[in-house]
Amino acid sequence: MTAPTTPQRWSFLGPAGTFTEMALRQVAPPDVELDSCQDVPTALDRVRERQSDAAVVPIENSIEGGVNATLDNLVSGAPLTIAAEVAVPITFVLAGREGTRLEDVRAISTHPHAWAQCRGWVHRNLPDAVYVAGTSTSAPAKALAGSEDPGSLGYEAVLCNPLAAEQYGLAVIAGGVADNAGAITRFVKVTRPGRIGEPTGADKTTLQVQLPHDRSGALLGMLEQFSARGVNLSRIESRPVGDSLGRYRFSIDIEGHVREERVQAALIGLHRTCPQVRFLGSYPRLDARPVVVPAGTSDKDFIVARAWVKDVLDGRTL
Ligand SMILES: O=C(O)C(=O)C[C@]1(C(=O)O)C=C[C@@H](O)C=C1
Repeated sequence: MTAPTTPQRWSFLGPAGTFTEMALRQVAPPDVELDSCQDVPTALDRVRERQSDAAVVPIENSIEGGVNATLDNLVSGAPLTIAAEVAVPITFVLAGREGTRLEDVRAISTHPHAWAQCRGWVHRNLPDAVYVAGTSTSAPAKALAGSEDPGSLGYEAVLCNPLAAEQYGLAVIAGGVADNAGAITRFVKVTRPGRIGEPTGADKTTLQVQLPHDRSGALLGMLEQFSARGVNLSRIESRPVGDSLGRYRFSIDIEGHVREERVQAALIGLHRTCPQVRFLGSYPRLDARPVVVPAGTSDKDFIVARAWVKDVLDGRTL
């Protein structure tokens, strides 16, 4: 008889009904225990503090770009590792309490990223409506639905996902709200670091690299560490280090796995030349597209070349 296992506990940006919860459901075990958090840093700290086994957090939006709350948090504090990625198509509804008409809406609440994705729609359809920031898309929906005094909230409608509107019993005032059809947000599952798994041949590695400052060509030098080893970048974004103007770190996704020789060679080069390098995980690519390894950069090429150097050292090859 096998001993019963305790369900895993995963943290996420809540409350119930966020896009983050939709992402979590795609990768979590069915019996997962949900730990709803008010913001991304709290969800990540819950993992660091061993209060939960994993967190699912947004990392990149096809309209807004990188999610700074996640990128900045992953570079500070105790290290965490990305174990998987998930994408969720983003569609919004404008929802309110039963009977609310479009012309009644003077203020709208939602998460800042959701607002950024619907700004044009609001400008065209409700040009006088003002924005009230929410901690997520579902938090203001929950508050609006549950309030005994909705007039005191300061908004009459929310932008949330259709499931959240249904879940909280809000009425849809307008559906299909979006400035760009086909918006997608990419989320990552984050855990405490452990032994790195084996490559699948279709992997991605995430890094944060701080450049040496006051050195001309530092960015080019950093990029050469990758190009010289045939490592392709699929995302690169700069973030201010935060201690003074003009100092940046780069958040980078590369195609490949840290167990590959060419990726290790690039990481060694970065470590030698950059003041800070943080490895944030090697994990299977969402699209499962095999990584193209350019000629001369396969593991076998590195092993053969290293054996040749050894021969040189041992006096077998001149
Ligand atoms: O508020 C939510 O529902 C979230 O899951 C957060 C979030 C984000 O941070 O980008 C996720 C997807 C959408 O792009 C809007 C908001």
